[in-house]
Formats: sequence, structure tokens, C-alpha cells
Amino acid sequence: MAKESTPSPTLVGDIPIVDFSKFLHGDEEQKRTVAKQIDRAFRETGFVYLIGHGIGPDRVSEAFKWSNKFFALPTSIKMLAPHPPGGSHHRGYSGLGQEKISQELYSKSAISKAREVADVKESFESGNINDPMQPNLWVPESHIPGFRGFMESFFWDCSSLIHTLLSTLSIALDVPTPGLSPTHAQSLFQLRLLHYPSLPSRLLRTNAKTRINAHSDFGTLTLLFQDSVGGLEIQDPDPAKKGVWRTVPPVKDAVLVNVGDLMARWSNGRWRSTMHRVGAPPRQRGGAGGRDEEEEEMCEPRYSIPFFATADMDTVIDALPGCWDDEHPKLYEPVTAWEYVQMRMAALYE
Ligand SMILES: O=C(O)CCC(=O)C(=O)O
Ligand SMILES: [Fe+2]
Repeated sequence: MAKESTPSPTLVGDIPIVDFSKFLHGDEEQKRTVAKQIDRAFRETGFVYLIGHGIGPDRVSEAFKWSNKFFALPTSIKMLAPHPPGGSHHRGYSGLGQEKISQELYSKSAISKAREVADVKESFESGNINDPMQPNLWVPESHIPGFRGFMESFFWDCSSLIHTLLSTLSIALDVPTPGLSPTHAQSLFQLRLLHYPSLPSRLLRTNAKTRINAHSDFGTLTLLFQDSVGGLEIQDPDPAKKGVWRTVPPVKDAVLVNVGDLMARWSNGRWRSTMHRVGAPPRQRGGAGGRDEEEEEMCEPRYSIPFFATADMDTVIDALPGCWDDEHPKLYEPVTAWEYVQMRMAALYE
């Protein structure tokens, strides 16, 4: 019998581009192939590009159009839906420098220190309209008619892709029916719009400023739509090259999917929750007619749209059945999704 082999998808850097339409529309064997390709990507880098993922390019470009429009509003209008203080109600608008991603969970002084180099970004968060704990916060409709309606419907596009992906991952891990999707039944997810304004590239290259500091995501899965500017980097997965950062360029019509800390724990370390950050975009070509010495190189603004998924809050995240045995003992203490997310969010805001 021929040895089973999984076709290798195209790689961008270390990250494969997987055609997810083969899962959405394929037969059982094609579904299994896609599941294996994603499993491999999650084991190697924790990141995968998906094309043919079912969220049409028109929908994605409309989302970016709304994001541009929102961030172009005067600050006084955006501040009509301010992000509440603290990290437990993660909705609404955060202005420049308000949120500083921190990997450090416990030490107040470490959080303050990290905030000395502020992330130069602004963000707008919304979530499931049925989430009683974190109601959405919108600026009055008259200031941006249609924004709320679009964001509420785009939420469901992304949510549906997450649930399909959970089915894919259940195949990869042989999680018995009904698989992992019901553990996310409440879809308590978060849709984030991010805008990194233009600033002198020098500030990013010298680490005087960051766009988003190095961090791992803390939910189960993240979808990331990025514009064509670039600047996303992941830490080299090889522990011997810990300080090395690899660029993750935008791929047309692809959504990036990455593993968050909860999924890494749940898979008992089989899948990686990889540190990532946003720095300076790749150098722009040439200068404008020799003016570069006088004029500082400014980097282009960047827009991105991450969508964070997490399991229902009472789900106990303990190594999944196929992910541990005598040779691979459990690496982490069980934790509920709620406990873990609260711990991480408390470190986001002072
Ligand atoms: O802007 C990006 O591409 C990255 C955003 C990100 O990593 C995050 O919000 O967690
Ligand atoms: Fe992230």
C-alpha cells in the first residue's frame, strides 16, 4: 500500500499557505489533508495563512474601509465610545498609547516599565452582541452611519470561520464528535480594529517606539487580516534562535490564523503560541529625488483586523485526550478559560 503523504503547501518564510476551500467543499480525504497541513503549521510555527477561507475579499475590503473611516473621525467623536478603564470590559475605543501589550503577568513594576515605550496605535474593540458581560460600545450612529451594522455582521463571518476551524482541528487531534466547536458555543469573541499611524521609521528601528510590542495572544485562536503595508514579525520558533524575528508579509486574500496561549495549553504544547510583534514595515524603495537626507523617512500607516476567539468561560482547559500519555505528561495545570483571560487582561491596562 502506498505510504500516506500530505501534500506540502507553498511556504511564505516558514508559514504555509493552505487552501481552506478544500476543507469547506472537499470530500473526507481532502478535509483530512487540510487538517494535517494546519496541524503541521501549528506544530512548527503556530501560524498558517488560509486562502479560500470563505470570507470574500469584498467583505474584507469593506471591513478595512470602515476601519479607515472610523479612525479618521475626530478624537472627540471616537472618545464618545471610550474603552472603560481596566481590562475586564474590553470594548470601545482606545487612543494612542492607552494600551500596552505586556507579556509579564504579575509584576506591577514590569507593567509600568513596559509602558515607558508606548505602542503607537489606536484600536476599537467590539464583540458578540449577545455577550452580557461585555456589552459593545458604539459612537452614536449619526457620526458614522452603517459602521455598527457592518461590524456586527462581520463578527458573524469571522465567528463562523472559527467554528469551522475548530472542526478542522478536531479532525487533526481525533477529538470525538461533536469536537471542539461546542466548547466555544457562546462565541464570546472579540473583533478588533487597529490603526498604527504614520511615524518616522527611525523611531521604530531604534525601538524608541513600537507599533505593538512582542506578545502572544491569550485566547484559543486568532484570525488576522492585514493590509499591504507589512511589519508583522514572529519570533523564530527554534529555541536556539530566540532573539531572531522573522517577517510575516501580507499575502493577498489570505487570513493569518495563529494559536493562542489557551490552545497551546489545551494541546499540551503540541501547538505553539508564538510571540509576535509589529515593527517597521520593510524599507520603502529609494527616496524622493535625493530628498531623503533632509526629510525623515516616514513609514506608512498600517491597518489590521484581528479577531480573537476563546472558549466559553467555564471550559476547563486541561490537556486534550490525544495530546498526552505516559511519554508526554501534562505540562500545565488545568485552568478555566475565564481565569486565564482575566489574568492576562489585568496586565493590559493600569
Ligand atoms: O496588527 C497586527 O498585525 C498584529 C496585532 C496583534 O498581534 C494583536 O492585536 O494581538
Ligand atoms: Fe497578537
